[in-house]
Amino acid sequence: MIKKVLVVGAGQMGAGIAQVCAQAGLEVLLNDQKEEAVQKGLGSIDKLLSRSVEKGRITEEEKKATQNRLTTSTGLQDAGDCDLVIEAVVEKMEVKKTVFRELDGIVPQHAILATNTSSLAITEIAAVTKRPDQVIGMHFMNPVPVMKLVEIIRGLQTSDETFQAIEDLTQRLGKVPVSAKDFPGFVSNRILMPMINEAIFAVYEGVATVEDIDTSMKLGMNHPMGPLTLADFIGLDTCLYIMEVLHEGFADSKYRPCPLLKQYVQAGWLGKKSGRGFYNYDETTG
Ligand SMILES: CC(=O)CC(=O)SCCNC(=O)CCNC(=O)[C@H](O)C(C)(C)COP(=O)(O)OP(=O)(O)OC[C@H]1O[C@@H](n2cnc3c(N)ncnc32)[C@H](O)[C@@H]1OP(=O)(O)O
Ligand SMILES: NC(=O)C1=CN([C@@H]2O[C@H](COP(=O)(O)OP(=O)(O)OC[C@H]3O[C@@H](n4cnc5c(N)ncnc54)[C@H](OP(=O)(O)O)[C@@H]3O)[C@@H](O)[C@H]2O)C=CC1
Repeated sequence: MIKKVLVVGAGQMGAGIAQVCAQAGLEVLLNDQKEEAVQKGLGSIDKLLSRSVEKGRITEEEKKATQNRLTTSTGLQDAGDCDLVIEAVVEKMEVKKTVFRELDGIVPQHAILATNTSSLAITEIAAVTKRPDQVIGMHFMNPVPVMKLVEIIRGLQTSDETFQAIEDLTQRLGKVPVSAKDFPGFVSNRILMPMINEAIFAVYEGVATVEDIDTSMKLGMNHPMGPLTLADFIGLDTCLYIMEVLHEGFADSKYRPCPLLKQYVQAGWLGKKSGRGFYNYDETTG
């Protein structure tokens, strides 16, 4: 039974994952390299829990109890007594490999190492550890507290026990698991990201304005957010890295990232998290 979890990376996904785990009664360590990043993550959790109190979904006591189950960490050695680690750092293979290699030498023998990667090969990440059977993809959707889906991805060597433990945990978190094979982008991003990339091509080619492209998909297809708003929300860096994984992984030009997406990332326009993407965000609207 998984009781204690360390979440690596206190960005938008890591903070959300830490929140839902703590709300489900798990003891949680939220880890990032800098204390500042962890505090930012805790701040966003506090805001969302307060909103849930205001809305009457939880009581003030439940909020406090959740926060009491959350501790901060800035060193991976804190994973020494954890049953599970969920990694949510940047979508770069080399960074994830470094984190997994280090964690493998720290966590107890029984511990599972899960990655929230959006697109990268679980088998390749698992191969840097001495426990590839206990490595798995546990892909949450953004915003984590709201979205019901968790895509579970087995690497080539993932054991049935590991899969079962993660499927059980997903249900304990109140989420719905689906299973996907270890192909680039799995299911969700293989379908979603080419649509977002195509919307960016439509901007690049001047087919319509950013607003009109979003309105087309919102009102024409009943999507809750237009693709460009969604890209800003996900993070344009993450969108680009996923397209690169699809492009390289399938060696098919239909997945080529739009040059405009590359340029925005080069400019540091990463979407909502950096204050500018296809739209502008300031303190009041952000
Ligand atoms: C890239 C990957 O690897 C995979 C991915 O995650 S791809 C991204 C998947 N996510 C999506 O596609 C999200 C699409 N958008 C939506 O579903 C909706 O726009 C949304 C749920 C984000 C917001 O819903 P909305 O109806 O437009 O706005 P709003 O009424 O303000 O919010 C609905 C609820 O969500 C909550 N919410 C909105 N944004 C939130 C956030 N960033 N974090 C936490 N909660 C949030 C709100 O607090 C609100 O809850 P209550 O009012 O009940 O308290
Ligand atoms: N955004 C989304 O909609 C979704 C993203 N994902 C996946 O989740 C992961 C994280 O994405 P997201 O939360 O959006 O990204 P963010 O950029 O919001 O957060 C990433 C966090 O990880 C930190 N970090 C980077 N390297 C390390 C490290 N070696 N050790 C500890 N922390 C580190 C970063 O710190 P610093 O800023 O200092 O580098 C940052 O705080 C990615 O793999 C992404 O593909 C999955 C589903 C949805």
